[in-house]
Amino acid sequence: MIMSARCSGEDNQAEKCRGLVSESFDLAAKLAVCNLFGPLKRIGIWYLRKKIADVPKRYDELFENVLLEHEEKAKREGPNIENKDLMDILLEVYHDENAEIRLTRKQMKTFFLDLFTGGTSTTADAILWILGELVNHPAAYKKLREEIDSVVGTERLVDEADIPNLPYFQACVKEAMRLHPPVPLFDRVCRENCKLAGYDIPKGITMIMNAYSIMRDPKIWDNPNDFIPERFLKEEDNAKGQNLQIYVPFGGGRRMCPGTNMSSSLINSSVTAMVQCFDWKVVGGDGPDGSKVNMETKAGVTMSLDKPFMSTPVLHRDVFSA
Ligand code: HEM
Repeated sequence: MIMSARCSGEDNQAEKCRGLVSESFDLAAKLAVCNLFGPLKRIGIWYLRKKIADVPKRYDELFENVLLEHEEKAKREGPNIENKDLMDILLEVYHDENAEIRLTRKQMKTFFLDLFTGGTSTTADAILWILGELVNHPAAYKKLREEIDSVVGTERLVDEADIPNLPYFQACVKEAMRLHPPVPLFDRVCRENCKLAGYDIPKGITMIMNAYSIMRDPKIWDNPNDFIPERFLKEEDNAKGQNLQIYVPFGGGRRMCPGTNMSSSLINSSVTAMVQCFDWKVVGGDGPDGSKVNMETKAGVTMSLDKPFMSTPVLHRDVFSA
């Protein structure tokens, strides 16, 4: 997606990157557990030292290869490369001696590392959770399809400009993200001694925010464990959905997820197209006839479905060739 498909080794690079992303999440989870043991965390870090050194080195090699492939392509094709991707554009700035801001190779690699670790599995997980909830709630699925048909018609796919006119769709996305935040925990280091909910928190302490619990707190949400998109159509709950103290799938404050808009536009285009065009026949799922998506969560630092979401898409409407 980001470094488009024109590099020769693209599939291989993407596969390597996916593997590395999941290894680094695994490592991050282990390091987070080590942190719980205070000064004894050093033992855990010592135990993980090989991985701690190895993962960044492998990322560096991977991105160096991708950079080299893009540089070779730029040499071959000259300044007028067709369909430039983000990496091509950054490389132009990198090689431009007159550029206002000079980029280093390390900065470019770090930027892509952020995009990959922050932006790939999170968005994919969100799409699966949203579609899973919709498939498991056929009445919501039907209502959403009717909304799309009435606003967009049956001749074209939904585009970004339609989203403000699809309140039920927005409510479904919000509700699924409330129940299944792909990043359920995030942290902050306290810069000063402070008091929080009656507890004294010393400076330097790492605080973990539990977005999952906050967004299922029965003191805040009625029937907190149920998928009820309609709640976000009510003024009171819709206001809760804009309140960054209680609705936090993307975190909040100055370290809030910078990829919110990008992931929303991916979620919007993919989920609406999947609902507009297909019915989903779940294979080997839950329930007496195996037709429900199993919504159990896999353990890890990000929140993914534990069991694969296996289903056959059955064409409902061929909007693509309309
Ligand atoms: C559904 C998809 C996504 C979810 C649920 C999500 C969620 C989050 C959360 C909860 C945080 C921590 C925020 C905080 O500490 O307050 C975060 C940080 C971050 N996200 Fe996302 N994210 C998503 C997609 C993306 C995308 C598409 C990108 C980039 C293309 C991205 C890049 C980042 C980065 C770089 C950070 C660290 C920001 C910082 O520390 O200043 N995320 N994300």
